Formats: sequence, C-alpha cells, structure tokens
Amino acid sequence: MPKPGVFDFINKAKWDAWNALGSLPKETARQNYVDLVSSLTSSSESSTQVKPGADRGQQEYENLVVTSEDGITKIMFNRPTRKNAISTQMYQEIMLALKAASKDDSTITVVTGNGDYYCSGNDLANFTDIPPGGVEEKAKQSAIMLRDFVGTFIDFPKPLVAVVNGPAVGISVTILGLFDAVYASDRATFHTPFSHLGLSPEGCASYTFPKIMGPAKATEMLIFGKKLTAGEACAQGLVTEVFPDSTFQKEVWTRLKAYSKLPPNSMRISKQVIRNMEKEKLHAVNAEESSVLQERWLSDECINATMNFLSKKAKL
Ligand SMILES: CCCC/C=C/CC(=O)SCCNC(=O)CCNC(=O)[C@H](O)C(C)(C)COP(=O)(O)OP(=O)(O)OC[C@H]1O[C@@H](n2cnc3c(N)ncnc32)[C@H](O)[C@@H]1OP(=O)(O)O
Repeated sequence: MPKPGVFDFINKAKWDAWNALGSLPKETARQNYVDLVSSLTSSSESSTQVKPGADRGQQEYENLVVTSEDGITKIMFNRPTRKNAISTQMYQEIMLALKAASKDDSTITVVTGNGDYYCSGNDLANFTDIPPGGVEEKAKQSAIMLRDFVGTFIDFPKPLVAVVNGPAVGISVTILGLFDAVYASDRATFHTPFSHLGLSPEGCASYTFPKIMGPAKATEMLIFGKKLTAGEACAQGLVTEVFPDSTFQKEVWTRLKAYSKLPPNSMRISKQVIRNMEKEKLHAVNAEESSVLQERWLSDECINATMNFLSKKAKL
C-alpha cells in the first residue's frame, strides 16, 4: 500500500514496521508473532511491559517504555540518543499512554526518562516536517497538538509524579507545574530557554510558575532562561524533594511503592478537590499560550534559532 502521510501517525508507524520486515515470508512473520505473544503470556503477571506486537489490547509505543507494577504505571521517555527530545510521534504516544493510565487499575502514574537526560524538550526537528499547506499549516497543527498534549496533563485524574532523573528542558519543565509531585536527582537541572529560541512559555507555566515561585523568580526562568539546579528548583517549590543521584532510584521507588498502597479512590478524590477549581483557568491559559506560540513559530527569531541549532551552530 502507499506510504501514509506524515501526520497519519498510527498508520505511518504500522507501515514503517511492516516495511522494516522487508521480504519476510508471511508464515515466518506469523510464527514470530505467535512466539512473541507466547513469551508475553508466560512472563510474570505482576509486571507487564508493553511491547510492540503484544496482543493484549494494549498500545504499542516506539518512543516510550510503559510498565505497570505494584500499582504504579511508569511512562518512560525512551529516545536516549536524542536526550529524550519529544518528536511529533512521541507527543501522540505520551497522550495515548496517559489516557490508558487514567483508565488502568494502577493508583499512581509516574513519568521519567531513560538515559542521562529526563528530557530535552520539544524536538527541534519537528518543524522541518512541513505539510503541503506550508509553514502556516504546520504552525496551526502544532498549536492544536500542543493544546491537546497539555490538556491531557490538566485533565489527568490520578496522582501524577515526575521522577526527574537528569536535566530537563523546555516543555518537559513547564508541564511539571501540572504534576502532583516532582522528585529530582541532584544531577537534574531545569531550563526553559524560550527567549533564546524566539519562543514564549507553554505548558500553563505562564500561570503555574508565578503561582508556584512568585512572579520575579518565574521571570528569571521563563523570560531570561535561567537554568536552575535541582536544589534551587526545590527551594522555589517546583520540585518536591531532591535525592543524591547515587541513591535516587532506590529511595524514590521505595517511597512511591508505599504511596501506591494508599486507598486509590481517596487519592483521586483528594486530587480533584485540590485541582478542579483551577481546571477551567488552566484550559484557558493553555489555549492562549498555544495560540501565541502559533505566531511565534512563524517569527524570524524562532526560525533563525531553530535553524542555528539544526545546523549545529548553537546549543543551549
Ligand atoms: C508542538 C509543541 C511545541 C512545544 C514547544 C516546546 C518548547 C521547548 O521545549 S523549547 C526547548 C527545546 N529544546 C532545546 O532547545 C534543546 C536543544 N538541545 C541542546 O541544546 C543540546 O542537545 C542539549 C543541551 C540538550 C544536550 O547537549 P549534549 O549533552 O552536548 O548532547 P547533544 O547535543 O550531542 O545531543 C545528542 C543528540 O540529540 C540531539 N538533540 C538533543 N536535544 C534535541 C532537541 N530538543 N531537538 C532535536 N535534537 C535534539 C542533538 O542534536 C544530538 O544529535 P546529533 O548531533 O545528531 O547526535
């Protein structure tokens, strides 16, 4: 069949997966599939990793590893060679994973990163993939995707915890204001270089950051692009607690496993009580930020900064 268009993410991923098999005979493909499913059903019942091809009614992910164990669904960014930069497909996958986690039987959902980075933010190559409608159409589609992406965090119904294993940049920092707890390694840093990129804040940070840390500190981060250490981010209320990197994983997961045994309905309802009054406001902020960014993406400031990065002339 002809290759689906770039924005037909699911069919394109399927097409690429089939294409990668080359001239594999149908019978061999069938047998491989049966072997894979058999190996999955015989694996431990308490721990399930979602793998491509698993016939369990679960989603397949190319850029995430999603596991469910001990009442915790863990969504791990998995593009370590790109510092977990969020590609267009990855935005879609994160939304799908969060929607699935909101309905599964876990009590807590955790987001973390694989490798030395938590996440380097938006993949700057996303803007090189221009649809037939041109750059205006691209900016419009990106604004819609951004609004949906951030909206999924605003509406997430269960306790949502970020386990920040390393540096975090851009949108991976701003959405932390929508998490219920943020645990960070002392190796982590928090950086929103929007002005350097000709951009403006997203992820509701224009509202949550001044509220969390006060307008003056929010200005330093969101306008002047000041990079915070984990300790500074904790002092300013963006991070719940910082752990030494050497014991980070052990300490955080021990704690999360204990929290996951708390009554799930009570935790959900407490989150609703804490957050629901703000939801309408957050959706309005999200819509406004996305619409402002739609314009910014077309500005010379933004186009030049993106081209400088992609042509290896600039890094953060
Ligand atoms: C539709 C929604 C839009 C929402 C808008 C969001 C706004 C943001 O998120 S703004 C933030 C955007 N992010 C950045 O500007 C970070 C750019 N990256 C860097 O400055 C550096 O890569 C970084 C400091 C993160 C790491 O530096 P190093 O430790 O020196 O590693 P490398 O630069 O060698 O990285 C390895 C490899 O990954 C590529 N990479 C990393 N981050 C990104 C990214 N965000 N987008 C695209 N590519 C990225 C990097 O280019 C390297 O590639 P190769 O050179 O091909 O190996």
